[in-house]
Amino acid sequence: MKILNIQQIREADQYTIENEPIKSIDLMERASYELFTWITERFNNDFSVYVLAGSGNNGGDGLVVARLLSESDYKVQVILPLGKNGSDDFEENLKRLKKINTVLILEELPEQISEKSIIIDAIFGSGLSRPIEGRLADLIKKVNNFEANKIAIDMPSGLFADKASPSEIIFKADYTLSFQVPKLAFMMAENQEYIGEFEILDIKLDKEYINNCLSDYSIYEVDSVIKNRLKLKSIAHKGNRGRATIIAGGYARMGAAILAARACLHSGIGLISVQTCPHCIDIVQNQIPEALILTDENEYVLGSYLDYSKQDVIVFGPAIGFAHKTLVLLENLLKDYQGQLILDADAITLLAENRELLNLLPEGTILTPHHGEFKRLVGKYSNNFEAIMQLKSFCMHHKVVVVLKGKFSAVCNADGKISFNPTGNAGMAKGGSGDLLCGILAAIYPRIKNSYETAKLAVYLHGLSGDISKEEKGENFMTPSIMIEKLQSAFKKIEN
Ligand SMILES: NC(=O)C1=CN([C@@H]2O[C@H](COP(=O)(O)OP(=O)(O)OC[C@H]3O[C@@H](n4cnc5c(N)ncnc54)[C@H](OP(=O)(O)O)[C@@H]3O)[C@@H](O)[C@H]2O)[C@@H](O)CC1
Ligand SMILES: [K+]
Repeated sequence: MKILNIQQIREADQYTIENEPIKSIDLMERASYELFTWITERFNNDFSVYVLAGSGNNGGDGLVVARLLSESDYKVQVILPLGKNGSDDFEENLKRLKKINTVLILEELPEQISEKSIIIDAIFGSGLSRPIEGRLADLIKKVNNFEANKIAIDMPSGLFADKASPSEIIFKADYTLSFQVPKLAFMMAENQEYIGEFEILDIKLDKEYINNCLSDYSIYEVDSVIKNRLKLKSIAHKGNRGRATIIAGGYARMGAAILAARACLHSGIGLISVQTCPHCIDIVQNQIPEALILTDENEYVLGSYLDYSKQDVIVFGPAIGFAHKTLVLLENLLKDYQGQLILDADAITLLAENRELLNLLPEGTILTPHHGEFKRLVGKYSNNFEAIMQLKSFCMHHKVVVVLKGKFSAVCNADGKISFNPTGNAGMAKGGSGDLLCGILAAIYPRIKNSYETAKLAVYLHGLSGDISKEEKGENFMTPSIMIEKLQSAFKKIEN
């Protein structure tokens, strides 16, 4: 699903008005009817409704919702903190609201409201142009302390759609009901406490116009082309399911390698190999009898460059450490290995500390840093909008694919396009979870054969296995090993 900026959304709005054609006030009615439907499907009319309406078109939406809810016998009260003069459609809807007589227009929000209330934030939407101050700021702070159900129309007031929000005076919504397309701000970790859950309501802006809008940002959806590439011909040979090697861990640190190898195996790889120091061979063989062992010459750390000529893909990095021999192995892989490389964890720190290696990165290499590791590569940033800019320039400069892990993990291609991942949950933030992602990436690359498409799909499946685990075990009790077991269901879910 495409993410558009405010300028583009306004243009799509205008295009629809002129070409459908539809009057802007009727488009506001249509948008608000979607809001009304969403609300009435979830909250019955035992709930009292408070609508905070600004004086622009976001306020206009709020007034329409107030009227529609009142006509469905909800007790509705409206507060107009910016007064009664505003945009044409706002003023027209205020007239319509006054005619129905059942909605109370209050001067102030009461000091106390029952928990069985809904507060609808229609103060500012996409027209916010500066931080909220003064009496309005006091109102937002007061509302944020109420224990009611809070719904923001289009955007939580105070939040900017396309850039970092400089102030913390922002409506804290439980639900944000946004129109037609998601906004970039919804993808940023620091904004989640204000957005709550977001839903995109189809208000029937011109589909073709939106399809033709150019955007570097989107939310991932699995398409039929990828589903087909994932399918294997029925007479599959283990070779055409792909060969992957895991180079991870070391003496007393083989857990990461085992988790990655298992995830790879459970994601359909044909042949999995694990590079191990001689002391660890038994552990790997006991834990994954399916794995071939590639024996490293070194006793405690990995460092031997072995014969990888038949390997389609190599994962390098989880818990591998920072020994000089390991660094040399990484350098040799960057120089000589001809297949697909996936670099994670310590590999990324090694790159950050030996920056000349960055110039050796083969085109299309997949890197999977979390924010701490990514900052080592690109320097500090203070919010996720800045992170996204750094991500784009890093990928474009080095011609690589980076998965920046977090809530809505961002997968960036070498051309600067960014796809945000919608699956996953906080229960996945546990040691070992990232190792699984490496394994899934390695398993599906031989079938997808494109770094960016592989990364998007693998991150999606990783999150999906997390969501299935959460559903069955709960956020606290799900583990990476449980997620591995659920990979099969995750694959099934996308195949259907
Ligand atoms: N696009 C679509 O498809 C559709 C859009 N629709 C709806 O329209 C909404 C956008 O409406 P909008 O453009 O009128 O802007 P909105 O957010 O109501 O407020 C603008 C007003 O606020 C003012 N203002 C700004 N910041 C301020 C501050 N800090 N403190 C004080 N004042 C401040 C600003 O003043 P100015 O910056 O001009 O000085 C201006 O007067 C959109 O979110 C959606 O809900 C739907 O109805 C149908 C389809
Ligand atoms: K709003």
